[in-house]
Amino acid sequence: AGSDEIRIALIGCGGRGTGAAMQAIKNAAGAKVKLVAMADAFKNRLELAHKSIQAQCPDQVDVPEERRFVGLNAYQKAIECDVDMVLLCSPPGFRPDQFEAAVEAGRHVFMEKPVATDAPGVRRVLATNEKAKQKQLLVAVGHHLRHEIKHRESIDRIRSGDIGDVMFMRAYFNSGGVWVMPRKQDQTEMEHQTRNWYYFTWAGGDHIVEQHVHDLDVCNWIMDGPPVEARGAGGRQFRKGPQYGEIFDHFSIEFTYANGAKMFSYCRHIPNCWNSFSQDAHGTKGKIHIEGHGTANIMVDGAKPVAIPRGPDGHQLEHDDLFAALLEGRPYNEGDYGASSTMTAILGRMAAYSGKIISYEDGLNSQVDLKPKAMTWDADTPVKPEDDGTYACAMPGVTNVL
Ligand SMILES: NC(=O)C1=CN([C@@H]2O[C@H](COP(=O)(O)OP(=O)(O)OC[C@H]3O[C@@H](n4cnc5c(N)ncnc54)[C@H](OP(=O)(O)O)[C@@H]3O)[C@@H](O)[C@H]2O)C=CC1
Ligand SMILES: O=C1CO[C@H](CO)[C@@H](O)[C@@H]1O
Repeated sequence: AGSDEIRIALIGCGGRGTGAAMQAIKNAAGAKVKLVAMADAFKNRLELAHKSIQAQCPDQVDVPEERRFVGLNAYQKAIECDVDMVLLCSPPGFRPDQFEAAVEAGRHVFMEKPVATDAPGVRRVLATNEKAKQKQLLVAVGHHLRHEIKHRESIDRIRSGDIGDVMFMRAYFNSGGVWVMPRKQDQTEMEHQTRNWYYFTWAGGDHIVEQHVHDLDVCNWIMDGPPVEARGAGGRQFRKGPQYGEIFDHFSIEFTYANGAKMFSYCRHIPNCWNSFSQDAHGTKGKIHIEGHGTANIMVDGAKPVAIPRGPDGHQLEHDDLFAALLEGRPYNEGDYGASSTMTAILGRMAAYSGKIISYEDGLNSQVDLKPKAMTWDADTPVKPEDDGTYACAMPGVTNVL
């Protein structure tokens, strides 16, 4: 390989992994990126991703059979290849193991959000992130909104005092829901839960963690850190049947920050309802409304409203920024805020599942470890189906989250 070539491995070859590999290859920083290794739990997912990336960028893909790894522990083999950087795009429950292995091996990391699904996982990510800093490894986390122009300008204006002191924020991720992978015959329980990962808390975190974390991260960015406490409610009204695993379909959480400011968070996965992916900040002198993937509107009291268009997609910008730092030899670490925003989402889930008021500190110190005891296809799973194939969900007032 030429000395200026950056060799990457893709771990987790689903929809997001395929996109992330393309965005890394097409980075605008001018880094010459080559995809040289791939790993996925399932061969069909890996082959599909390989075909798609190869078709779009044939000269920047060199993944022969011997560097295509399949299985739950395939990630280790991809990390061991001669690569500079790994893209960790598997379901979030696998992230702490994969991040630890990547940093141990001295690889730069791009990892998707959320970075874990439980508090022990967040603590492992925080500890590993410290090691990454000591080793001068770059760590990027897929909070693409942090890289979008309208978000950066909005937060700059809030910091400059344009809307005064922030009193409260509103965060929404309400949609009709996402894909489902109903059970197929001959699957072990572990294979089913890994394929249908969105619906199992150990694997996906529940939708407040997997999806709404984007909005919670923006509010933490505005407040320059995570909240100190959460209380709220949630449940499953629409999700009935074995294919929906154990997760909720709606959450409504009130977060409190150290200065007393509030964040009112709502996320829902129910079709035919009012939908929104947006964040709002209300200050003593005005307010800002940011459409997740649209325009930001700044309304300062007594002044003409200002609209800031979205600009380029943050999924590309986050790779442009990462590779620019790598080429310039600059430190680059998004791991701490990535971990605290994941923990914020887990805290909201804890408050709804338990029905209790939970402090950030207690949540972060929770000993409830959701991870399966072994990563094999015949492993015992953390949750098991009832006789009719459905899964029990959390029960406020009963479920222990600490
Ligand atoms: N920043 C953003 O905007 C977005 C972020 N994401 C994040 O990206 C991640 C992946 O989501 P998405 O691509 O949509 O999901 P997909 O299900 O499409 O892909 C996940 C991939 O990881 C594979 N996988 C499962 N277990 C392992 C393992 N142990 N080792 C290696 N691979 C494994 C999955 O296999 P299989 O599916 O066959 O089980 C699948 O190929 C999630 O964390 C999600 O939150 C996703 C979309 C957008
Ligand atoms: O923003 C997003 C859109 O929904 C996806 C779920 O399928 C999320 O993974 C993603 O982060």
